[in-house]
Amino acid sequence: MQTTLDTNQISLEVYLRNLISLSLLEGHQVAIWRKPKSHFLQVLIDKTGELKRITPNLEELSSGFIVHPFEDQEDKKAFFLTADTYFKINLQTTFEEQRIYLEPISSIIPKEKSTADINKNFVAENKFENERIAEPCSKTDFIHLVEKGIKAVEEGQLNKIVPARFKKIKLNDNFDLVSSLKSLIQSYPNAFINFFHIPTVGTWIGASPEILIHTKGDEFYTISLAGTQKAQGDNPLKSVAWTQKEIEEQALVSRYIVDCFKKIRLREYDEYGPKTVLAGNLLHLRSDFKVNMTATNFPQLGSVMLKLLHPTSAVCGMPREMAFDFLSKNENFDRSLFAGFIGPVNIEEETTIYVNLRTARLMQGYAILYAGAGVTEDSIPEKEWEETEMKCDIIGEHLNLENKF
Ligand SMILES: C=C(O[C@H]1C=CC=C(C(=O)O)[C@@H]1O)C(=O)O
Repeated sequence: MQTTLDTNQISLEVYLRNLISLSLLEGHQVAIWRKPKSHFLQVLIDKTGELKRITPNLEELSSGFIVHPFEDQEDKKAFFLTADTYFKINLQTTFEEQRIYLEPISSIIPKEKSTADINKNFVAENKFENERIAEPCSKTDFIHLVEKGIKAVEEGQLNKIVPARFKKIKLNDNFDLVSSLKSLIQSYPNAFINFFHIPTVGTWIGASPEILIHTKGDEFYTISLAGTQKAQGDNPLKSVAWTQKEIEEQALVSRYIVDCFKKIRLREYDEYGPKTVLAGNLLHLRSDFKVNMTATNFPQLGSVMLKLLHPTSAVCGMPREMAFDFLSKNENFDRSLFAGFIGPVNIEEETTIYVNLRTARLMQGYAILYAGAGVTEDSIPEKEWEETEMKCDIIGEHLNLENKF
């Protein structure tokens, strides 16, 4: 996507760099995102200094940004950034043309403070309370985990399982967050490009391909996304062929959604697809589901489905509880916010929550990349490893990477 960020409008980059650095220095919570196919960068700053945890009753929440880990918390709550400051940057007009609409940098930091630290590397070393930090799993260990998953499916304990892994990547001394964001925005026009920072919780950057819940007016929308292969040739969307394994893997995610509708006796929904979609340089199969919340008399469908859907069988497995137990016992790390959900709530009368995929957690001097792969009876372990490598690269390639640890 051609934006003013790639022309010589350097002032927009400088503005963003200063805004983010100072917000983080000041201990504010920040969320910045660009929705798929949009040319607006949306910026939200929570200056309350308060770590807020809320029950995700979406319809009752003020405008903000929700962040929920993969694992349900005991109290079923999510983190929530309140939109004290919210504005949009048009990536197709110059900085000068819109500067009067943007948050003045001076409002971020109290006057008496110096801005000398502005270029300091601001990524905080932060982790969840009680978080288990493990060493990255080796290729052999991951393959072993996939084999275990295949066995559990063959034995009939599970229909599908999505094992994941993480890897640590060193960041260059000159790692620059705004350059990474710019590169993601330009490279992935169909993704939800996001950055968020919650002191003591984490700093993450990502390019998610997967909507979990979208509500606007009386429309509810969700998708089932699964099956992965590398986009190849001049017209990858047309020339692609899917194997039975991938078709089945995605059908299971669709079935999972339909089962959730059934649980609440919702019968009137439209289902479209599956069709092939491009996410970065990867292809997936996607089906779309739409519900009219007024016609079906389900005004709170967004919250109800959020509770039922997460974690979907695109990131956990089927049946959900058994798949979750399998992962808790066999995946040797804490997924933290990976495969959780994130997104703007009640902003401009819309809520769009994404699965936190194709994402990296930024730490002091290094980043942690995460990826999982859908495993069924027909999975080939080596291929699942390669798939996680490709998924990690989607984000890793945009972080000015140096050598792996
Ligand atoms: C679990 C991930 O992707 C999910 C979404 C699309 C395709 C997937 C797959 O083909 O396995 C996964 O279910 C990930 O990106 O880490």
